[in-house]
Amino acid sequence: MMFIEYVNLTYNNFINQIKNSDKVEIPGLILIEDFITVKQEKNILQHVYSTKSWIPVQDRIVLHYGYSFNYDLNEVGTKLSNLELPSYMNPLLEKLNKLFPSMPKFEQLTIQLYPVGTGIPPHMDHHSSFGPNVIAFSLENPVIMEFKNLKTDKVVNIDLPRRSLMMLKDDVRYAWSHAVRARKSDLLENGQVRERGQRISLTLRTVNPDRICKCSWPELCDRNINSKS
Ligand SMILES: O=C(O)CCC(=O)C(=O)O
Ligand SMILES: [Fe+2]
Repeated sequence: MMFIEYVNLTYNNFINQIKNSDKVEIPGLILIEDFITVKQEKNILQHVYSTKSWIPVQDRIVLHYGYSFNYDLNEVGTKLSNLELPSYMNPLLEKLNKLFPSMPKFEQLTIQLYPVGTGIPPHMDHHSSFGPNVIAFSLENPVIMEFKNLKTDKVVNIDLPRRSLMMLKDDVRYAWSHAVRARKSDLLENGQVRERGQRISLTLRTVNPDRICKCSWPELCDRNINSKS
């Protein structure tokens, strides 16, 4: 495995199964396969697909809960009147709380629907707006995410399986960009070409109350530079 912490989650024994790989390539990246059960995925997708309030962003469509998102500035937007995250998220939030009990409550959920052939340009999630842990779940179809170390320009592709959790913290949160390239297929590590399918992602973030980032990468941080992508 290419990433620092690879977690294979089973229901009986979550925490003990966290393994540290020797091949440290993307510090701070955690991937947990099968975090979401088949049944939970089905329920979430049913709710997501019955929602009518989608907003178009580039070639994808998005939904926001808790806070809106300012795509012009790449920052957190305004507090939404209903601050509660949708109740279909509860099983995932409860599981997260068991695995990472000291992690603060997530306040913002972005749901994105990526039609085949679409993606998201390289970016870092805004340092000053959002907290140190960003989580993204992949539903319906897998995708290759491209990570780039902004100091060395090293690029690493990671396959995000369907029903997995990805967490970005530390280096990968603050000093690497991530992107989903807009294309119709992905080249896998084993040389196989995998056709893309429509993908739903659920991104969870905390919001920095004072909108101030105190990360250890001042030269890459939007507190010093404009991060608009
Ligand atoms: O689609 C994803 O999994 C990630 C989306 C993302 O990077 C973002 O919303 O900032
Ligand atoms: Fe992101």
